[in-house]
Amino acid sequence: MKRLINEPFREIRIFSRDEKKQEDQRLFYRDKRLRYYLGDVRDYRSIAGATQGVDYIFHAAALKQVPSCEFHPMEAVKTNVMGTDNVLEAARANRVSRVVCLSTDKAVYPINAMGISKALMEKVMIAQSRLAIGSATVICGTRYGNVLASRGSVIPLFVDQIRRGKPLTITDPAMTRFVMSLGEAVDLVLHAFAHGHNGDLFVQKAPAATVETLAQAVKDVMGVADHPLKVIGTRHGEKLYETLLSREEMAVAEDQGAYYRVPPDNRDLNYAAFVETGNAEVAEHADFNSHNTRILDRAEMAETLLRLDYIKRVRENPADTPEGD
Ligand SMILES: O=c1ccn([C@@H]2O[C@H](COP(=O)(O)OP(=O)(O)O[C@H]3O[C@H](CO)[C@@H](O)[C@H](O)[C@H]3O)[C@@H](O)[C@H]2O)c(=O)[nH]1
Repeated sequence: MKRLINEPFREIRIFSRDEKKQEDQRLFYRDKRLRYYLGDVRDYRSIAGATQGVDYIFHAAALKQVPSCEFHPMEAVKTNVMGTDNVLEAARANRVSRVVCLSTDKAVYPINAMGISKALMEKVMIAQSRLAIGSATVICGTRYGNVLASRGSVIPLFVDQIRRGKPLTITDPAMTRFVMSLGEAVDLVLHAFAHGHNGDLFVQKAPAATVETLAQAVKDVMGVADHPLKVIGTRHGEKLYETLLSREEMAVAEDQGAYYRVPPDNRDLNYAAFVETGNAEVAEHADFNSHNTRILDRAEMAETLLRLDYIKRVRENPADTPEGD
């Protein structure tokens, strides 16, 4: 949000169903360019109204918690899949010029309802982008890894455990996750915004770390190197590692330096082309996952943490345990 405010937009509309969060933001930013729209992506009319006269959409509305989606998969379908279809229908109807949809590494080879619903969201995005070809609208997407110190994530939890004198709970010491800062996540979205064509998907070539390295690095930056760790085992719906691009996507990905761009498969609806023509190149590629990317060691992870605003705040104020960004 802070970064978007720094962009030269004439007006910024914030569309969400969370009245309280909107009020908090309004009081915090006090920026006249911000307009708050109460609505729900599940309701086409509300999103169609809010996107009238809009130039760009950053579509981040989602149910993103693994356990809640696991218990209520149809809620994930309604928000993540049907909600996205509504946003993109409205965008095309209102001739919005660019839309960036936010997805997650959990959508690749998904095993939980959240990831499965996001995978289907990506398919909706590609199908809608195909309809947008030749129109006023460009629809593209990004996939994120874990955003460090985001609200509800493991870093604020570790900080809280240290502050309470409790052991740090580690699921599986060897589990890896891609790591990116909030700033890098925004950069990725702005890169997609500036360079995306219809159906493109962008990912950052993010490094990764094991959960054990992450816990040790949090202890280091908090100055409690001897704090105990406790292994609790893998949680429901969790994978040992995450994948940002599948083997099939790597075979067609364009290397853009810090990013990969995956163009859409724009074969037409000619059935034969899907079943009779293969791609021999696929076999030559590996997927891009959090086990085979660059793995940060403890010192590198600590350096990365020290650059985060969240960690700076925590270190400056030992009495405070902020929620996360
Ligand atoms: O007490 C705990 C809690 C978590 N972990 C581990 O820490 C890592 C990160 O966990 P967490 O911060 O809860 O994130 P994820 O479960 O990986 O999911 C986050 O990252 C996704 C991107 O991969 C987003 O889509 C999700 O919304 C977001 O919750 C995982 O390996 C967990 O196993 C622990 O070791 N101990």
